[in-house]
Amino acid sequence: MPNGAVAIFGLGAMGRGMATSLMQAGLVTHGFDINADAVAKFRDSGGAAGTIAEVAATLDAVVIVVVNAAQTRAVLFGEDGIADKLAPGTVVIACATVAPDVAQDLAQQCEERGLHYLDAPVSGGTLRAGDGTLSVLASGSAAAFTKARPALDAMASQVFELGAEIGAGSSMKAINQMLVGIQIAAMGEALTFGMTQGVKPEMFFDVIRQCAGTSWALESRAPHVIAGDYTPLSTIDIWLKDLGIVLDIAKDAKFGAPLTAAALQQYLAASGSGLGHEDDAAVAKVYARNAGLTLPGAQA
Ligand SMILES: NC(=O)C1=CN([C@@H]2O[C@H](COP(=O)(O)OP(=O)(O)OC[C@H]3O[C@@H](n4cnc5c(N)ncnc54)[C@H](O)[C@@H]3O)[C@@H](O)[C@H]2O)C=CC1
Ligand SMILES: O=C(O)C(=O)[C@@H](O)CO
Repeated sequence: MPNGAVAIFGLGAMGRGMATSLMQAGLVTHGFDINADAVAKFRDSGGAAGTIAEVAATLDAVVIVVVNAAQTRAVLFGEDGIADKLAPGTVVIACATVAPDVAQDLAQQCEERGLHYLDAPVSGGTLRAGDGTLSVLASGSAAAFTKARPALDAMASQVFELGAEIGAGSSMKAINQMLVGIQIAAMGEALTFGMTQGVKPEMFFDVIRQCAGTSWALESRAPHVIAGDYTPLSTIDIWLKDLGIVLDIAKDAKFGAPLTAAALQQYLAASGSGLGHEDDAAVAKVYARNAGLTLPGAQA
């Protein structure tokens, strides 16, 4: 697909960067979002125009990076859904984090229409989305991988091929989310614990990032707390979804996951107190509130 056409659905925190990567690789990239501002920004940055009806039959690949299963279903099979408009043989690259059984159901419905389906959740955050260096945790048929390859190579520096079984990609993503979800909450817990010991957040970050206690989550999110800037790169509410998926499939496996359950409670408390649309670093606010601490940028 040297000059193949791709459509990306979802131009939010991840999708806008992924769209940029597709364009920078020279792929004709159409972008769609229910948020008109997001579409306008995409078009201003060089994204191709055209309605879904006009472009659908020209596409080699469709990348879907909306929030959840319901939104992915709406893009594919909802009113004005794209699945019935695509040419047979088009590949659907499904990147939203969903449960493995949801991926299997979506794949089956696509395959009934002659479409290829790649179960392809992503990892790496918004920065790596924007520079085309995501990790993609993918499973699907060889034909799906072949058709998706130009788009995958544009968006990712690592494409993990996890086999032909749909759901394997989503299972691996759930494992990653277990770790990242716990570690972001742990960052909030440790940073605020440090404050009770007289350690300012900046000092916490300078020291701990160079010690064994560091993590990608700490290095990515502690700066947001220090700056008092909770502009969402990934929201608190994403964790209600993702750790919910983890705990659902753990329950099916009769696997106890107490750390995941504890982390989810902290995100639930954050969301319940109105922070659901803030950056997930705002989980630190739950700890601060409970301990009577004032985080940077907050009113004492
Ligand atoms: N933000 C992050 O750092 C990461 C997010 N993810 C996953 O990627 C997915 C997307 O996450 P974000 O970009 O953070 O979410 P987001 O909420 O920033 O963006 C989602 C976009 O989808 C759009 N949308 C919803 N329904 C639509 C429809 N029917 N048609 C077209 N557009 C529609 C929304 O308007 C929004 O712009 C989620 O599944 C998330 O769990 C994965 C890795 C990292
Ligand atoms: O990139 C990932 O993987 C992540 O889980 C984070 O960016 C938070 O959503």
